[in-house]
Amino acid sequence: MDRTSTLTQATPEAKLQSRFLRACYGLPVDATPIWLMRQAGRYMEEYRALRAQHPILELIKTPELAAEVTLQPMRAFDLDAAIIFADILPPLQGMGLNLEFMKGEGPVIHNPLRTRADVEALRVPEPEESLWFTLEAIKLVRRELASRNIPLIGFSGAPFTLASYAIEGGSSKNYLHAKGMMMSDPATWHLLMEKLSAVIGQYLLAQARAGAQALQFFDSWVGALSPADYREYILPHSKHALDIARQGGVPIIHFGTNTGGMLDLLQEAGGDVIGIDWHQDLASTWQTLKPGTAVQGNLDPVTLFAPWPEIERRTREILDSVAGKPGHIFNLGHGILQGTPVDNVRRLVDFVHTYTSRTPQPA
Ligand SMILES: Cc1c2[nH]c(c1CCC(=O)O)Cc1[nH]c(c(CCC(=O)O)c1C)Cc1[nH]c(c(CCC(=O)O)c1C)Cc1[nH]c(c(C)c1CCC(=O)O)C2
Repeated sequence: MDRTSTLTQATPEAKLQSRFLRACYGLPVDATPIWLMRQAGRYMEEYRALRAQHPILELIKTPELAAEVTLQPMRAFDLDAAIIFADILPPLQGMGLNLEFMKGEGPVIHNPLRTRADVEALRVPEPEESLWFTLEAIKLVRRELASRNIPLIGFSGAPFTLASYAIEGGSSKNYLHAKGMMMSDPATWHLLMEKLSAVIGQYLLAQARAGAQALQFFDSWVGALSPADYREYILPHSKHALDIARQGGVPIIHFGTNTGGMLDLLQEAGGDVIGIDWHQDLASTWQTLKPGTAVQGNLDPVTLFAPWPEIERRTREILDSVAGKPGHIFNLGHGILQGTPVDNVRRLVDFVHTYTSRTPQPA
């Protein structure tokens, strides 16, 4: 039996009415679904207005505010999925790291992990204790979206991407400290990855249990590694987290950037949908994936700053390249950028729907 039919049988038909969930399972759709990574954020005036009153961690940790921010892009655009407003870094706080979002600098961790003792001291708390606010926000958003039949995506950072922040203490170009620990003290590295994968797996599972209808696993920076290093130092841990998350019974999107040389390994770790960035051609990359895998992507986010005819041309090129093949979720290749013209976002969302509903689907 092929994988799609197994999933279809395991999932009550009622849950599969939305375009987005149908596409996750590789089922035919009436039009290509679209959502945008970081669709709630500073490019929206509504978001900036709330952010002017609350620091980002306060928005994330107040369920009513997180729910409100999640819904802002859903009111403004005809998107096919919502993603819960949170960040990948709060799970590190519960483990004992001191996280702050600094103006102009991005995230900073004031006590980065550098030694075996640092890693040993990390806690592995239950998500209900350390991340209760996001689980509550998921319940609130589900209530709001129920009547519109729009699914809600939960998410987590993946072990490598979270380890990179925890060890570097913030964003990084070359990951000298993170790769340094991996190469020079593999036992400590693996201990850290075991703790992270347990926290991440339980968090994803808790989000599904709270009502998230799909989960995205953000391994944003894992493309910094060689395939051999991915296999040895990352794959077992990402797989462990995803195996726990899978018990939630919802589709999982596995996303990374610059992962063209190791998508087979990301797939081995897990995921029903593979996120593809713009460094690769979507259609030919899709052909290299296991049969039955859905794909998400892959417009370069900078495209949205171009004049509309150019946005349309590039969007059409992606859609034409995979036209008629069930299992494509349109998205950007990475998060939407600050300063993106809102009107272009609206036109993009509407164009993907109208253009693909005109494209004849094979029977
Ligand atoms: C690496 C990463 C982070 N966070 C995230 C990632 C992985 C995704 C990716 O690869 O883009 C994921 C994330 N962060 C945020 C979401 C919300 C949900 C959504 O709408 O997609 C999601 C899915 C909110 C946010 N998280 C952050 C913002 C902007 C901060 C603000 O409002 O001041 C938002 C809307 C802050 C953040 N959070 C992070 C950084 C590096 C920064 C600072 C950079 C910046 O300032 O743009 C870490």
